[in-house]
Amino acid sequence: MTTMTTTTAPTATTVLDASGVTMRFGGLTAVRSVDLTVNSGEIVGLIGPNGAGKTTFFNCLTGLYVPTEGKVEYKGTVLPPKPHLVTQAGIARTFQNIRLFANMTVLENVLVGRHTRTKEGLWSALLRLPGFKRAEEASRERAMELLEFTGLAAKADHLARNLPYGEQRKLEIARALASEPGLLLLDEPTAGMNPQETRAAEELIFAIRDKGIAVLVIEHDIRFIMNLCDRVAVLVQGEKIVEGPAEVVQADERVIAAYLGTPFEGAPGQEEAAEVEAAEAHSTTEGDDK
Ligand SMILES: Nc1ncnc2c1ncn2[C@@H]1O[C@H](COP(=O)(O)OP(=O)(O)OP(=O)(O)O)[C@@H](O)[C@H]1O
Repeated sequence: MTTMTTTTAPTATTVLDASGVTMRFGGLTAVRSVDLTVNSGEIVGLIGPNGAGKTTFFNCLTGLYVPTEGKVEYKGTVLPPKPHLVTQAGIARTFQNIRLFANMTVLENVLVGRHTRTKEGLWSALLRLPGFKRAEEASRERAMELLEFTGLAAKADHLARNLPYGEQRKLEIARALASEPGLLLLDEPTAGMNPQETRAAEELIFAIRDKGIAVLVIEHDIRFIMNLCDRVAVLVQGEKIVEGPAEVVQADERVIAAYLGTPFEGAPGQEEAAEVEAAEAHSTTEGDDK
């Protein structure tokens, strides 16, 4: 007897398609014509030195900012520039600085994250109609599943503020997952973590990807990002200078230069820097003449 195994090649669909995204604050261009796609089944990293425009770009994706130019599509539909509508569409995020409800329990924090997925209205909630009770029960069940998944179930009744730092970050992720996203945006998920917590975060992100949720992650920890991501994009002074598999990006001299602070050919702002240097040299020479 022969055993037939059919393997279906994964068909990568584009989950996020950001094109030509520019964000200006007055005279400052924080993000300059950035294109980025994230496909289903992918973990994509976004790196860059401080002030490169990473969080601003995230804010453009999630409706916190309306980009000055450009377009953001989620699964082929242009996103409305309102955070709650973006969440409803299927994009969830965590923030650089933890934003939990400190005096609510771990479970309650996750339940808050479910509000975009519960259909029961205000009256139903106030009058505690049967539909509301059923929805509430289903929400609690789902929230507990997510706490199991993130390893926090045993602490469901603890106040969020009493969790150790690494677990607070996990809880943020559990809360983001509660909106049942197709794409999860993580803004520096390992900031402030010790090496064990960082390793646990890495495993959790792989597990999230394995559940079919695409991930876009901003991180300063280069080793973490290179280990984690299928693809990495590098922002420098608001521009995407390189994008590719981790090993390619890691070896790119423009990326090395951006991190080590050495100017490189074609770097944004290089021309201006050269002009300043020339002007300085000129004024020094003039000074020498006197
Ligand atoms: N709301 C705002 N108004 C004016 N300027 C802003 C605003 N938000 C960000 N910027 C500026 O835009 C640039 C990019 O900032 P952003 O926070 O996006 O960088 P980043 O890459 O996330 O930095 P970091 O890694 O330090 O978090 C910076 O020069 C910052 O000062």
